[in-house]
Amino acid sequence: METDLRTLARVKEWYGPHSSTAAEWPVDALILAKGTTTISVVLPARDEESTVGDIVRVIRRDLVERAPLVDEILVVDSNSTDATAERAREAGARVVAQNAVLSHLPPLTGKGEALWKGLAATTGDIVVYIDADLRSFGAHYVSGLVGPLLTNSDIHFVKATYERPYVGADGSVQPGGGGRVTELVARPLINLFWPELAGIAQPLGGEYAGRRSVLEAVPFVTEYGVEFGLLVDLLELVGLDAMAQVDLGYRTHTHQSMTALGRMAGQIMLTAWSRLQRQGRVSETPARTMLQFGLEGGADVVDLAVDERPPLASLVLEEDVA
Ligand SMILES: O=c1ccn([C@@H]2O[C@H](COP(=O)(O)OP(=O)(O)O)[C@@H](O)[C@H]2O)c(=O)[nH]1
Ligand SMILES: O=C(O)[C@@H](COP(=O)(O)O)O[C@H]1O[C@H](CO)[C@@H](O)[C@H](O)[C@H]1O
Repeated sequence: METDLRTLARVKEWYGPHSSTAAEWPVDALILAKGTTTISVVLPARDEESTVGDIVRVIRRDLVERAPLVDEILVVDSNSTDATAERAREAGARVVAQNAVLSHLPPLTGKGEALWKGLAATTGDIVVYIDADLRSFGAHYVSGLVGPLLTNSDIHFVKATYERPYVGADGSVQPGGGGRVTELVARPLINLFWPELAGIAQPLGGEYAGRRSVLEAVPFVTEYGVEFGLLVDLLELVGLDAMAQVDLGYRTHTHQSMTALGRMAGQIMLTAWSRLQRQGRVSETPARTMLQFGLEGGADVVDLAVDERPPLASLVLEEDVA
């Protein structure tokens, strides 16, 4: 109990000075603070033809043409089967196919692979990750996230926080109903094993920004383990005081099914477990499959396994040596 109280005091001490809102980071002030710092926005996109174009258009209009804050917009086409790449190009993004980046390496899968390839395919000093399925995107998502990084050299990583309603297929809105895996899996795991991170309200949120030097120094877990893995690994690398969070207001996106989120939850649990093993806190190696039951009866064994890419900097070093 004593430790818990100490940790909670630590989180409370961190929360105030490291939390802000998007409105505190007006674009004109950021342009002045930017100087020669370059900024890349990376959107991982798998079958997001209906939303990716609008997001790219807003970034281009508001943060490239009207105010030169963003230097590069990259959409990572993550094995899409729809017109994601075309919609993104039409809107003005550079598009790379996930498997075409560092193609001499055997391809891995999922969102974490898309983000790591996006880091490798861009050059910005600051990298901003924005999901491509957002329905509530505004330019303040990007300006809010880069604000602390452009104005405070002690900050290396910024996570978004927001209200996350669940929007049903019929358009019904359930306030606070979104972020199901965040609330049911990620935040409990964080509070049990990494309570220093408990002040980060949306640990799985897909909008965040970091200094390239730091993002290239940590591994990227594949699939949907990437956000959880980054938080734990960055806590170890740079510490809580190098992290900040910015309230972007409101986030709506395309929701996945409970079956898909069940797999996501399993991937995040395996990611957490792998970090506990690395930290010598658990020893057993868990199974990596799960039996899932379909709505129409029947059952499938699904593979929850996540892989991970090494820190990009280590790869570049090896290649230099080679
Ligand atoms: O293999 C994948 C899975 C997801 N994504 C992208 O990552 C973001 C978040 O994924 P998703 O919407 O599936 O997760 P959710 O937000 O529902 O948790 C979206 O832009 C997806 O298109 C991706 O690039 N590759
Ligand atoms: O936060 C969550 O619980 C999940 C699911 O959100 P919803 O319950 O569909 O609003 O969404 C996030 O989780 C993924 C895994 O970390 C991220 O990759 C997504 O960007 C994020 O939307």
